[in-house]
Amino acid sequence: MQHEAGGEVPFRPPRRLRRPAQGGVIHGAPLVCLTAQLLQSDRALCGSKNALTGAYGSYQSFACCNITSKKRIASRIKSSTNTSPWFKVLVTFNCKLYLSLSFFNTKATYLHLALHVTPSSCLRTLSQLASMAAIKEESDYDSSRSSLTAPDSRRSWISDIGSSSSVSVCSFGGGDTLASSCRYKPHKANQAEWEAIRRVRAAAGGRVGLEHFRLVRRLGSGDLGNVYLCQLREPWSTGCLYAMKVVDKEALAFRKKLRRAEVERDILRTLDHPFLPTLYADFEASHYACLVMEFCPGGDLHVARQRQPGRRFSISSTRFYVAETVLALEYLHMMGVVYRDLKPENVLVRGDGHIMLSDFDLSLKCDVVAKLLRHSKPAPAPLAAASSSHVPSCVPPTIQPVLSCLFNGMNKCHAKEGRRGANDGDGDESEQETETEPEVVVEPVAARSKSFVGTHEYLAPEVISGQGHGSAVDWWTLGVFMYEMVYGQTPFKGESNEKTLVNIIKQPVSFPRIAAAAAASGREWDELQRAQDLMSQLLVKNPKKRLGSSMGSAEVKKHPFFKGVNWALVRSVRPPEVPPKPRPAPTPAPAPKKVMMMSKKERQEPYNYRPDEHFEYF
Ligand SMILES: Nc1ncnc2c1ncn2[C@@H]1O[C@H](COP(=O)(O)OP(=O)(O)OP(=O)(O)O)[C@@H](O)[C@H]1O
Repeated sequence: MQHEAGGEVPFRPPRRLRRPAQGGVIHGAPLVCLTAQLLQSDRALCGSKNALTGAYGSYQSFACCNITSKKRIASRIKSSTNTSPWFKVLVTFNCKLYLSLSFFNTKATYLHLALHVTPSSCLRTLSQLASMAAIKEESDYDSSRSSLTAPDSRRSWISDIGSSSSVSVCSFGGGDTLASSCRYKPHKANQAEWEAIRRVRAAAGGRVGLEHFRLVRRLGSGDLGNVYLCQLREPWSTGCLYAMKVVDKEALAFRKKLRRAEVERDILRTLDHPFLPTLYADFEASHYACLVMEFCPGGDLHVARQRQPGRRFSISSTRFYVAETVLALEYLHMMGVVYRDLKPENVLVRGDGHIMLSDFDLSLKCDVVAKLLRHSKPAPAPLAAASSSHVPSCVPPTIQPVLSCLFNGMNKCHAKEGRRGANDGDGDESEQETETEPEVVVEPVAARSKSFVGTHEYLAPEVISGQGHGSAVDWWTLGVFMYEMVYGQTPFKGESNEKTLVNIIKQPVSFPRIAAAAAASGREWDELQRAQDLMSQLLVKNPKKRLGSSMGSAEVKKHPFFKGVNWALVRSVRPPEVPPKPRPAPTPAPAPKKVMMMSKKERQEPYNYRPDEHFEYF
């Protein structure tokens, strides 16, 4: 019996995605043989019969085989079933191809079909379904689409990762990819952590894997997986601590979030910036994917804020953290990454007290093209005033995509120095400068995504309205972030998530009086005024009018709030707080090498997915 369209049918996932049954993987078999075998079998696996009878309203599982061409599979299935199944390759690993096949019945209800390419089959089921199915086009679907309904308001989430920008997608490949992905990190090249990894890699024939690490304790868990503090097993490397993010690919594939993990890994591989994570290695162990990153012993800024008087950061601390965040966002944008998940929880404090943005699974990777902007009229007053107030960065770029702002800064710097010789005062130079000098901007302003992604209180209006968003969302979230740092609360928080969203769309930004009065002491009062002005310009609802939306970070950096900030030297400034040095965990007595994985019994236990809880396999 089919369930009614629109009626809520409880979704009962397969208790655990199992690997193909004994003899299930048909090595080297051409698909035609495969389909023949499938057709001979009466037994449909994993609930596909149930799907047919309507017991499950929504169902998804995987087809698995060792044939790597999805087109070929599609055409074969088409010839067998006389229809075009709409399918999506979810992931390839262990030399197998995992597909998701989906059909719609006449009432437009999803009937995802479980298809394990094993001697057991569901192809007959597939044929029957196909006869009553309205086939949906592949392009309408994205495997990352999710039906989350009530996410925790402080938790990041995504409802649809579909985007018009080119999001890089590649499957998790097995084995260590250190050599290919993590070699060129000039900013961190001299770190002891790198050296230790290099030595281990050299000793292990170029490969780093889970067996080389000892997990010390769990640092935290998120939507995708757990993060562990770990050390290399070699006794000489005890001082080197790493954070290892471990995700269960099977569980993620089942939850349709594998792509998020892939995007995060791909982005991490490209990063090389003092305020962004260094990826030392990434590898797979069984069905786990592991990312070995820089460990931040200082916790996150959300926790750090709770320790501050009045649970708010002072203006000078806020300026420090916001300035470093601006530099990190600037770099990300130049690399074609829209971060989309800025919030204090994702800003970690490194051992030296400087920040590191973390958690890139909601980020958007897109193409970015340098633009040359020529100004025919002076910049708006506050910005013009600001541009005269500091010396721009003179640091040349160290990696390829970082083209513009820094070069631009260099030009300006030279130009300004030249003028300084003639006239030491700031005067009106900046206005002339904006008029005469072209600005090169590398900001992914053209990126467009319609994903509903982020954390409720941090969502930008254009994300909520679904009109498509680009890099301007990061400047909005910077405004919310700054507001929370200064006032200890976000600007649009309502009694419920829905109310929060309404407030974001409709309510103008206002600043609490009490906090303002508490901070009203001479210089801090002036600085608070400038902070409020910056926040107001970042929290402009129209993304086109928002500060940073057209000229990127260059606009933001010129704001008077940052007066006196030497952007090139921010990384050398003494941070407001430096966390105590973590003590390396004592090295345990040598034990037989054991890769931490689930026992056979654990693996065979039903997979019980509860969306509100973190999964823990370690
Ligand atoms: N490099 C690190 N150093 C120290 N702690 C870390 C590090 N990376 C992550 N953590 C801790 O692990 C927690 C989970 O990490 P992360 O946010 O990256 O996971 P996630 O699964 O992507 O989470 P989310 O649900 O936010 O997407 C963080 O809140 C943080 O406390």
